[in-house]
Amino acid sequence: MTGTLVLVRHGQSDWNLKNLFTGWRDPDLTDLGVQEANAGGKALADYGIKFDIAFTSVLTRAQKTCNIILENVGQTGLETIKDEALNERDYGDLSGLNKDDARAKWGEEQVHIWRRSYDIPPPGGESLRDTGARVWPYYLTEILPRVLRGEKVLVAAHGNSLRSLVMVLDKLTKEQILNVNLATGVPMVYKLNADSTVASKEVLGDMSAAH
Ligand SMILES: O=C(O)[C@H](O)COP(=O)(O)O
Repeated sequence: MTGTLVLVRHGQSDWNLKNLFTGWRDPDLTDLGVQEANAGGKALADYGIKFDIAFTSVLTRAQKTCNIILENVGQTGLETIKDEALNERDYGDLSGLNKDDARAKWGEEQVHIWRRSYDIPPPGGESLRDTGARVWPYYLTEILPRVLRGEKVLVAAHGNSLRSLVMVLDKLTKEQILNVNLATGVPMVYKLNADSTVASKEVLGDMSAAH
């Protein structure tokens, strides 16, 4: 057994609440989002983890979630690396549009494909495969070596940047990833084997609350 990798999606953002496609836009957390980040942090404190380092994106909602979690585990100010490789999938021309308005315009099925499929990008944006093509190399070069050295690593990022990682870690097919949605503020605790495969995965919260 090596170190520990904790993945957590940011708490609810203003644009999650308003039901807007967000992508690389930069809304803040809502009050509920702050509560969710605190709940995730408390779950990690109860789990008893102390991190060696944290990673997050360059977007406010992920950075605030990261900070709130670190406060809860008593590690305010822990070294935290911010990189746009961990940003949300770029939603392209959909960014800022209401998700129900988009369904009314393009149909339920098309919007679901843009949101959840593996290789069909929204207009002007990134597919999950495109997102993975920047997240996965960053994971391999910056994050995984630390876990393999025995470190405990927090990654506070986004629904789709983390789905692209979960797809590979959990060995999910293109069909299986369609049905995966990550709940806000719920930590996933992975222990890895020395060959970087997953030894165990524990979800500290209710993933079925994902919307
Ligand atoms: O970018 C967004 O709009 C959300 O963070 C994730 O959106 P999704 O639920 O459509 O993947």
